[in-house]
Amino acid sequence: MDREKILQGVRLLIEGIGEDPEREGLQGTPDRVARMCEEIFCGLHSDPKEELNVCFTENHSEMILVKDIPIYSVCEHHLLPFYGKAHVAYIPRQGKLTGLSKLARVVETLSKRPQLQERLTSQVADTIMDALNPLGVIVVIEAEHMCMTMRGIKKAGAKTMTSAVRGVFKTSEATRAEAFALIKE
Ligand SMILES: Nc1nc2c(ncn2[C@@H]2O[C@H](COP(=O)(O)OP(=O)(O)OP(=O)(O)O)[C@@H](O)[C@H]2O)c(=O)[nH]1
Ligand SMILES: [Zn+2]
Repeated sequence: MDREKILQGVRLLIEGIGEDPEREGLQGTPDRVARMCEEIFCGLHSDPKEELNVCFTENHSEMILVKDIPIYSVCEHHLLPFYGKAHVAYIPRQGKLTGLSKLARVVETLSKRPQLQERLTSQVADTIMDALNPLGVIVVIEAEHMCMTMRGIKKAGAKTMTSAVRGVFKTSEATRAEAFALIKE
C-alpha cells in the first residue's frame, strides 16, 4: 500500500469538508486512517486459495456447513462498511476435506477488500470450487450496508441476502433445500 498517498488523501478530505487538519483531534487522523486501511484492506494482497492448502482425506461424503461466520467488509461505492454473517457449505469429492477455519479464512481474505456483496459471495464459492474441486459449494451472505442505513435511503435494519450455488447444489433441488434449511435453523 502507498502510505504516503493515503496520508495526503485523508488530509485533503479533512480540508475538503472544511475542517482543520492541524487541530488536535485531527492531527493524527491521517496516520490512524492509513493504519486502519492496512488492516481493513489487507485481503487485497493475499490469495484466498492459499488458505485452502491444508487438506486431508477422510471417509466423509456429506455436507459440511460452517454457518454464522461474522463478516466486516467495505462497499466499494461509498467506502462504508457492510457487515453480517456468511454461511459456507460444501460436499467433498472423494473425502477431500479442508480445515473448518480455512473456510472462514477464505471469507476473511475476500472481505478485506473494497467489495460488492454479490462479488464477495461468488468469489468465496469459486475459490473453494477451484481449490478443493468438491461436488458442490453454497455460500450465503446476509449483511447490512451502512450506505443504506446512515445515509441515502436510510433504511436501518434492511438486510441484503446473496447466495452463490455451485455444482450439486445447483443441480439437486433436495441438496440445495437441505443446505438452506440448515442455514435457516
Ligand atoms: N448490488 C450492490 N449494490 C451495492 C452494494 N453496496 C452498495 N451498493 C449500491 O450501490 C449503488 C450506488 O448507486 P449510485 O446512484 O451510484 O450512488 P448514490 O447516489 O450514493 O446512491 P444511493 O445510495 O441510492 O443514494 C447504491 O444503490 C448502493 O445501495 C453491494 O454490495 N451490491
Ligand atoms: Zn455503498
